[in-house]
Amino acid sequence: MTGITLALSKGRIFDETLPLLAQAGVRVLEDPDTSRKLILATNQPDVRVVLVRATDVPTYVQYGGADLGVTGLDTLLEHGNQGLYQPLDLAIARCRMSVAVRADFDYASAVRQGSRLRVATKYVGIAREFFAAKGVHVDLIKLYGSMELAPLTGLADAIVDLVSTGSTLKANDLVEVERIMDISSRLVVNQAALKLKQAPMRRLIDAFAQASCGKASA
Ligand SMILES: Nc1ncnc2c1ncn2[C@@H]1O[C@H](COP(=O)(O)OP(=O)(O)OP(=O)(O)O)[C@@H](O)[C@H]1O
Ligand SMILES: O=P(O)(O)OC[C@H]1O[C@H](OP(=O)(O)OP(=O)(O)O)[C@H](O)[C@@H]1O
Repeated sequence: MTGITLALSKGRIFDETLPLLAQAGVRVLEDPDTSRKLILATNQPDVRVVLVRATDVPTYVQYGGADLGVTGLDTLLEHGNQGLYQPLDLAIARCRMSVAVRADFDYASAVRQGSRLRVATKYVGIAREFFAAKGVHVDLIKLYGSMELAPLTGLADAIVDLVSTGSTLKANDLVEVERIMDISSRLVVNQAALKLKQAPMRRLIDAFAQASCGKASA
């Protein structure tokens, strides 16, 4: 494959990357919401977009299924950095990783008393590291979605999940009790592709840098 393959996930990452691509002069020629195609051509004959699950973006880039990709810092930290070069914070899909509990659960006193907490999350790596650094003992329960349901059904005392507007927590009578870290999406690059296709890769990375600069402080 001589051209450049960019891995994106459908939804907010695709939607928020499009304007950055447009500023780089790259226009995706198909709409993933109406087409079932997984490989999308662009107006640049040597650039194509592949659509993968958000959690699969780092894997595609690591093993060379794509030369570069856009992925949330949450997903990247859970995946690990192996084989990936992370040159840019694109400052899109911004949110935070937080701990939340039922409004009637006294998290502060549970932590103070050294209670063992049951924590449900999709982000077990981030959660493990966070609670270990705090010296809080936790039993982690891995979930793949709808984390907010766990404290409401008695599955867990707390969740570690992404929060943006806070409306999902509010709608489910949960409260944010700790902010673990700020999250945004990153451009990740396959190291071998960067060496083998240096000029076109550099051009695209520089264009992303230009397009996203200013957003980071916005
Ligand atoms: N509410 C939100 N506001 C802003 N950014 C968010 C929000 N939720 C998630 N993100 C960011 O967008 C990325 C992609 O989220 P998206 O919901 O599209 O995929 P996902 O459902 O987490 O992934 P998968 O389908 O693989 O389970 C996340 O990894 C995170 O960095
Ligand atoms: O604080 P809020 O603005 O409510 O966003 C937080 C929600 O967004 C994410 O979910 P997901 O991507 O599945 O749902 P979404 O498409 O509704 O954001 C996350 O897992 C929360 O459930």
